[in-house]
Amino acid sequence: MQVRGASTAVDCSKMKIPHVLTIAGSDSGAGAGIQADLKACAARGVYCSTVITAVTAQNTVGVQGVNIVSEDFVAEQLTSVLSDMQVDVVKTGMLPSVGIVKILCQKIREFPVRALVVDPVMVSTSGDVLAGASILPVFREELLPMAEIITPNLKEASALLGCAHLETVADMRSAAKSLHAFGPRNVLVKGGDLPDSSDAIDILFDGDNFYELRSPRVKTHNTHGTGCSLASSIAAELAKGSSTFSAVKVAKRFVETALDYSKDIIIGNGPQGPFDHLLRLKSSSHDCHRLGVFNPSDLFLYAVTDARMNKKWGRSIADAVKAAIEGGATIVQLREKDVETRDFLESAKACLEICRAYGVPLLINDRIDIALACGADGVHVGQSDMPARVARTLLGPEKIIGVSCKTPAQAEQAWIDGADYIGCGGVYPTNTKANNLTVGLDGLKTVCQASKLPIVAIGGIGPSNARAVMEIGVPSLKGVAVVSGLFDRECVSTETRKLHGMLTEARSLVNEKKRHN
Ligand SMILES: Cc1ncc(COP(=O)(O)OP(=O)(O)O)c(N)n1
Ligand SMILES: Cc1nc(C(=O)O)sc1CCOP(=O)(O)O
Ligand SMILES: [Mg+2]
Repeated sequence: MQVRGASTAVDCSKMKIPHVLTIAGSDSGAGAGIQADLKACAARGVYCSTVITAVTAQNTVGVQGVNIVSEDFVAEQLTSVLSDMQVDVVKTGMLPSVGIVKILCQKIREFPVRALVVDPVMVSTSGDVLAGASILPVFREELLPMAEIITPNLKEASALLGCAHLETVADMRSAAKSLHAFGPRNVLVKGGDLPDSSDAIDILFDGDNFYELRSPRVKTHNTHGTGCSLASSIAAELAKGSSTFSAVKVAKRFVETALDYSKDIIIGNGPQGPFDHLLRLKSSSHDCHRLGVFNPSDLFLYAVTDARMNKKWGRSIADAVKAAIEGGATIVQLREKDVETRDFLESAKACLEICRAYGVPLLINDRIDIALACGADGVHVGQSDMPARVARTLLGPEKIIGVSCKTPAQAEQAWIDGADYIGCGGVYPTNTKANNLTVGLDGLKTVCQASKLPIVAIGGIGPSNARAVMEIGVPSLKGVAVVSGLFDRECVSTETRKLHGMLTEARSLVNEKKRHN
């Protein structure tokens, strides 16, 4: 990845907004190309500038004509934007000639950016050729080595490698590894066209690890422009500062959600319609108040409420939540098992206001409907609740989803299903949850070592044992979740403060140990 040098003419009191430059072809039907890139970037909240390489006459039936922009004029557009507009990430789409690819590489060397996302567009969804085989050598030799990530579909991957069709997940893995040898830091081989698969499976390879990203295939013809939109969304997340891995996860979720939202819309008479990127403008107005991307360090001191305990101590849920946050809780879950739906919704709204005021995320236990209705930041579900992948479809790409897991296999499934974190327990016996299986510190350690997701430990945890939990010292363990240790007490804020202090001490000790090892 190239790093831009210090900028001289920017006024620091003004706000810099993340900026993606897309260099691609125009699609008159606006389903793909420059138009898809603009809409995806708008939906993902970043600025998007455009360098047009070709103008296509195109609709949902196919591509009727292509007019390639001269190399000199592509160069002029690139200079105009790159020399002036603080571009963070460049994303490529249709690059129809060797000369245009060479000019792009030269301009990126002249005006370095933080990352280059290469979507090696060659054939449109309708089967029309957008860039011929003549560009393959310059792709391999010049463009790919500059890329932070490349996002070929199955056909593009086999064209770049000059190999036969890819037909299985094993083929995709091997293609990702071979493509990585051309020099990009990451390769995402998209398996949307994989035969006989009810899931959309993509393979991400970062040079060390393979990640199999799976999601249920959305049944729709409105898929024109999904590749452009995915690559632009990855570019947008990178521009906002995400790691490549989370950029890919968020972008994939975003496209799936938009596809699902648009599955029944009708635009055009052809076999492949466009989808609607700006679904969020039409969905819940609560979305505009959301806190932002999930931060695993929010799991540090996770307060989980309990209606019975609040009743016993004569507190409202909102009072309990406020006291926990004032004591240092870093995330709150409303686990209100015996409360009427209408009352639960009212309390959740009140708690959300408190959480927003303190910048603390609010999750709802089990009840996706309550989370949606009040605009909470996410949900926590267990193995017998709504499956996480269904919750993800209902809640969209940005809400936080936690899943209870007692085994590495469950943790793996949670990751595949698009969860953000895992609650692992019972670490110790508990009276709060009936018939709960205790996994102990060893069980917790086993899950933490296997998990690709951050973990919060739960079950019988309080001041007497929180340190022992944190001292298992596995990096995926981010904190502890506590019910009775905070809420079955006279003063919630005092108990929370005490536990926060102990956790902070334990974390320092673990970090100290790491520094010495
Ligand atoms: C952080 C956290 N971890 C685990 C659980 C337990 O969820 P679940 O297994 O669904 O059980 P219930 O809480 O619904 O009884 C949790 N709530 N929070
Ligand atoms: C809600 C819950 N889930 C658990 C699990 O093992 O998944 S243990 C648990 C109860 C935790 O309450 P306390 O902090 O009072 O022990
Ligand atoms: Mg549950």
